[in-house]
Amino acid sequence: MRLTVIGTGYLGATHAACMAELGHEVVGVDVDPDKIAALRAGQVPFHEPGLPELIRKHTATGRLRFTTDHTEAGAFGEVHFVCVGTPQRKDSEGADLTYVDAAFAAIAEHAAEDSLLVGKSTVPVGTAERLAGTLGVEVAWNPEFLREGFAVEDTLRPDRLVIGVRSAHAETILRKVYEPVLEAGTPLVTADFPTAELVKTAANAFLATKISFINAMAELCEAAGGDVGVLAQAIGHDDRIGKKFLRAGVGFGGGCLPKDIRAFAHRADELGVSLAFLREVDAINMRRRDKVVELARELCGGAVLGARIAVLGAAFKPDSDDIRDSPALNVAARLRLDGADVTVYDPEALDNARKAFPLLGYALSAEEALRGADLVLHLTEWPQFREIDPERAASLVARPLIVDGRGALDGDRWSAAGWHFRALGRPAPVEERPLQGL
Ligand SMILES: NC(=O)c1ccc[n+]([C@@H]2O[C@H](COP(=O)([O-])OP(=O)(O)OC[C@H]3O[C@@H](n4cnc5c(N)ncnc54)[C@H](O)[C@@H]3O)[C@@H](O)[C@H]2O)c1
Ligand SMILES: O=c1ccn([C@@H]2O[C@H](COP(=O)(O)OP(=O)(O)O[C@H]3O[C@H](CO)[C@@H](O)[C@H](O)[C@H]3O)[C@@H](O)[C@H]2O)c(=O)[nH]1
Repeated sequence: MRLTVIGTGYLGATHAACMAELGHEVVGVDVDPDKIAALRAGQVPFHEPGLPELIRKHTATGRLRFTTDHTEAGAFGEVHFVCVGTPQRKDSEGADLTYVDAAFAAIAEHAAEDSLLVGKSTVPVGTAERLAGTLGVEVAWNPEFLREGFAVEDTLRPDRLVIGVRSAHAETILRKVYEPVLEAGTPLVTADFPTAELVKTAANAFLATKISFINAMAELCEAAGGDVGVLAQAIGHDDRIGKKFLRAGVGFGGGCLPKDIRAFAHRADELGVSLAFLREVDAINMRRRDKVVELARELCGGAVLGARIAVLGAAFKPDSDDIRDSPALNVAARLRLDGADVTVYDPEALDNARKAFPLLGYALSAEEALRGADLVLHLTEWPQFREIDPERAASLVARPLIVDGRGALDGDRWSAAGWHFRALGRPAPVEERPLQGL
């Protein structure tokens, strides 16, 4: 089939490449000429394992092309997937639908009468119905559940496909688009517009709630002297609870969970329904960042002014160079504002971090970041940080103080190497090492 993908960011570039992999002819469209030039040259402007290979493969076969021209795309596609951003509005918690409205309008203007416009962006419930009533072309909604870092895998082999459709015709078209995925056994949920839109925001709200639940337990463990890692493991043995998404730490960030729960609570208010608990989920999440800042102050003897702090991690999660609402950079920037001399290292996200936070210091390796540090904060759990040898690390720093903000390091190993090791939601060491000179 001939498909277009409007918006070639994280979601759209992945969707376009994966649709070509399924055998379709695909045109990716973006308003950003630099992004399109990079994609045409087979370069992906963000880190996503497996995606550059797929884009090069299908730009070479000619099955995948990129353009900035909506007119060309409108004329080409039988099905148009809209994948533009829905960031948080500047003036409220709600989603900014400017890009979605503009993209739908631009493609509808040039699309064939019998084409299908499919929204994939995450939107407030009611958006599909509103667009369907104004565009004069058939609309469907097909929310996306991919995780950054696993985007290709999640698109080609998703847990489920969800489609919001108004006609058997639209369902038939989408079944044809996803035929190889469906033949591989992926469940398809067919729903009306509001349900399809709500499935997406409900899924992200649930995931965020799970993380904040375990982080609230971490707060209790800190107050009562428990260990949230053991607690999470123990409750996770119950299949009804499950082990996943119970990693306590500095909390969730990224371009999705934080803005999506805010937009969801905001939309619920508009509909006269309270999702106030999501505001608490948000508040718990933000308190974890505060906690790391407080711990840093405490470990630096009351104030971080002049302290040299090494921050391991800048991306909002490992295997990503995405720094949108990154807990690591939020903490780093706050400590810098408090007068600390902060040096950040991340294996993939340094370029993005530098652009967004030019006043922070950056190192090209973990070793360089650690050299001379008074305090180390581990805030994004890249696998290579687990490989750091605590003894070697101790020989580099000025003082062996570390906070594990992701519960991912082996505390016993670090303590045995002479470090004062603190982790969120875990008891402080029984025998506190004297913090000389602080
Ligand atoms: N990133 C994810 O992992 C993910 C997963 C599932 C759903 N989503 C949702 O998908 C949507 C897109 O997210 P993203 O992370 O890919 O955002 P992004 O900012 O990386 O990409 C959006 C792209 O749309 C382009 N754009 C804006 N207006 C346009 C227009 N009129 N025509 C063509 N292109 C236009 C922008 O230039 C940008 O390249 C959001 O609603 C998000 O919530 C994202
Ligand atoms: O137990 C956990 C799991 C995750 N996180 C954090 O939560 C955030 C989000 O992680 P993850 O969900 O893996 O990343 P995203 O790529 O943002 O994916 C989420 O957001 C996407 C966009 O809507 C959805 O498509 C995905 O299904 C949903 O998982 C990151 O900061 C993680 O560090 C934790 O703190 N503890």
